[in-house]
Amino acid sequence: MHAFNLQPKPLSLAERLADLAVDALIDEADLSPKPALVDRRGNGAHTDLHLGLMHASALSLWPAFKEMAESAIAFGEVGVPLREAIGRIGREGEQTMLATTNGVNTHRGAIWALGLLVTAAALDCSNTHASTVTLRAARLAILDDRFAPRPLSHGAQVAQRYGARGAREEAQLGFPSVIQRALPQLKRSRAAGHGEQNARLDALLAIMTQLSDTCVLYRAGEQGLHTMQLGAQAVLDAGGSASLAGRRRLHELDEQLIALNASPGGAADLLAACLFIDRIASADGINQGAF
Ligand SMILES: CC(C)(COP(=O)(O)OP(=O)(O)OC[C@H]1O[C@@H](n2cnc3c(N)ncnc32)[C@H](O)[C@@H]1O)[C@@H](O)C(=O)NCCC(=O)NCCS
Ligand SMILES: Nc1ncnc2c1ncn2[C@@H]1O[C@H](COP(=O)(O)OP(=O)(O)OP(=O)(O)O)[C@@H](O)[C@H]1O
Repeated sequence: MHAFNLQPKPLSLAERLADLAVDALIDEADLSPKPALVDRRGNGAHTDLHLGLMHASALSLWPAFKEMAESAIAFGEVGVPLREAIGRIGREGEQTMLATTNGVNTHRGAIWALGLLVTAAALDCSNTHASTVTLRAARLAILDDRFAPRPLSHGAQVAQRYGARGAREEAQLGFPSVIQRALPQLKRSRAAGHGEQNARLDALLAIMTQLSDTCVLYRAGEQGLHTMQLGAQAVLDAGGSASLAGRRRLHELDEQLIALNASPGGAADLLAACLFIDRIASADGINQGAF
């Protein structure tokens, strides 16, 4: 007699990386109170986004992340063929996202950042140190994709107007906001016993202190960007989101940014990237299935 095998089939490496990328997006969306962003409390500065949409969008991207990781394993090295493969998958993922959200941009920047990082991690899962994975992602990001359209995106418009560096340059430089700001702050706040949610908020604020967030520049110009950067620094200087003084500054910043319609969507994407990197770098998890 044959017994049914009720053991779940172990997930492939590509499936586990896709799970981690989606988890990072959901953790970012759920984190509260984030200044002017969609979170558990509400829609921040957005009229067309809400938490349910962010979750549905994150889940819809799972097949794209899995396919990017599978491409990395198939091609086996950084090069134009892999760059063009993930460019195509990323664009298809964007279409799936837009079909899921009825045309609203929920995760465009996140597909780019996490797509590159998932691909970079899958290329060599025996070495998933933060700086190694981000460097590999940067080597992919600087390669030209012949098939990428060059629309006059919001990012391209503010690059022309203010000379700002956007999502593309952040990746090409190896995600300095993640490596130099978010991860060190996440670790410092955890070590200080501030609790995981406050540590993640502090990591987001650390990104916001320096980033030229093209979402903010497009929506609120340089005044919006300065308000974001100085306000985020003020929260950290006051003791961070775990302190009463920092918490007050955080709520002030939330109100100021909403009044300016300045949503730091790029910083939010980079927080998701930070949470993904933190997971794969700390657990030795890709090989062990420890996450
Ligand atoms: C590079 C991308 C993000 C386009 O950037 P661009 O600035 O032109 O576009 P757009 O203004 O529409 O969106 C950029 C998004 O990035 C995020 N962002 C904004 N500022 C920043 C910043 N300084 N750093 C990082 N992310 C940022 C925001 O979420 C924003 O919505 C990307 O969509 C792209 O070119 N895709 C082509 C398809 C492709 O190659 N995909 C590869 C998948 S791995
Ligand atoms: N929690 C979040 N709340 C809001 N935006 C987020 C959040 N997480 C990530 N983002 C990012 O912010 C971007 C959305 O910002 P925005 O609405 O300004 O986009 P846009 O398409 O440039 O502008 P518009 O909505 O005016 O057309 C997305 O690319 C998304 O990746």
